[in-house]
Amino acid sequence: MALDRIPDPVSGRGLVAAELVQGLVVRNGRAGFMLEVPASQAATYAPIREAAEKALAALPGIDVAQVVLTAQAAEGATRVRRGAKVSDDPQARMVPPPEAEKPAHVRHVIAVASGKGGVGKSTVSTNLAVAFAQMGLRVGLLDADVYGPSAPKMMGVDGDPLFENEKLQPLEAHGVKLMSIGFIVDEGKAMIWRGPMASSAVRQMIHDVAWGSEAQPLDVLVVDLPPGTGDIQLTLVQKLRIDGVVLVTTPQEIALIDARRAAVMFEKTATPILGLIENMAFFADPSTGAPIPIFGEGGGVAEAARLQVPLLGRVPIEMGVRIGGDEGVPAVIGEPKGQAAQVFVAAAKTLWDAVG
Ligand SMILES: Nc1ncnc2c1ncn2[C@@H]1O[C@H](COP(=O)(O)OP(=O)(O)OP(=O)(O)O)[C@@H](O)[C@H]1O
Repeated sequence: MALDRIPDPVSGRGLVAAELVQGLVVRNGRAGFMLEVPASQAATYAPIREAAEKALAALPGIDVAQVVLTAQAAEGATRVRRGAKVSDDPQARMVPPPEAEKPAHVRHVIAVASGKGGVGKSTVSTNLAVAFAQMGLRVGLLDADVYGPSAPKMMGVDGDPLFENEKLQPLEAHGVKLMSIGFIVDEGKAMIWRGPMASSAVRQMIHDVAWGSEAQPLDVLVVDLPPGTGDIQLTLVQKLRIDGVVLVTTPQEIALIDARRAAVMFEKTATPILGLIENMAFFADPSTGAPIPIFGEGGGVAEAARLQVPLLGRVPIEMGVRIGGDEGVPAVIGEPKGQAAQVFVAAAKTLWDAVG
């Protein structure tokens, strides 16, 4: 087959014979697969990925070809490996800060972080939360982005949470329990909050909310962290016992530098990094479907390899994702057949395998 005519630079065998081709799909004029390579060799394989994509695209009947380079973390890496449970991970066994606690009746906490604002952290958080709910899990979403709470809008809910039995009752949307500072103060006012005030508001949203009950604990709480690596983020990772964090970046250099800074913060607080999501990875040409790398190419893949964490997915720029965010219907519900939605669903499954 065409792919076997491309030699693996390491073994010298064809790509298929070298077992580098994973999940090959050929459907409706589209063809694609994942080229799974060792993390340390991701850069070596970048030209191979391109050659494989061209070879697929040249096949009769194929209009669109896409090959995604995914890096396996090296043996002995300290982060969570594909298929490994957090509890198997040496980094996870490092002692978290002594004051770190889980909210009552919450089994797992997954935080979503970015170094830079506007890379799609809230879009990823909301879609992951809804994808978890679609898997039948009991899910909460804590919008801890006190400087720009966007989850209420993206989930299509507004209102005042009730205070009952000394706890705030989260609002609910698309099968997800939701709490956001946006329910409590105007978006504009939240923006001017400063360190201690913001930190105490976040602590309250973690511990004074009825996320679950003895009989019905939450399976997973997704926490949308504020962008960056300031005081509030540090307070959160110190006070909240987080099973692991998902880093969101675009392929752009500036976002990657900031993502790296965030990764260092998580390393210092012994918070395992579950993987990286490259958002706005490309835009599919409307007439040909060919990926147009608007924010650059390969950055997220290379960064996941550098950090030795799984690449959880490459989310394309899709109009439906933006509209879904504006209209309060996340893409996994509004555009479930879209490529972006499918990436979110697959990432949610990988994450649940890692922590669940
Ligand atoms: N894959 C995508 N395709 C199209 N639009 C997207 C995509 N990801 C995010 N967007 C849009 O980009 C904008 C910024 O996204 P979002 O609010 O999720 O970023 P953020 O990182 O949470 O920002 P901030 O940190 O400033 O809160 C939103 O309008 C959102 O709908």
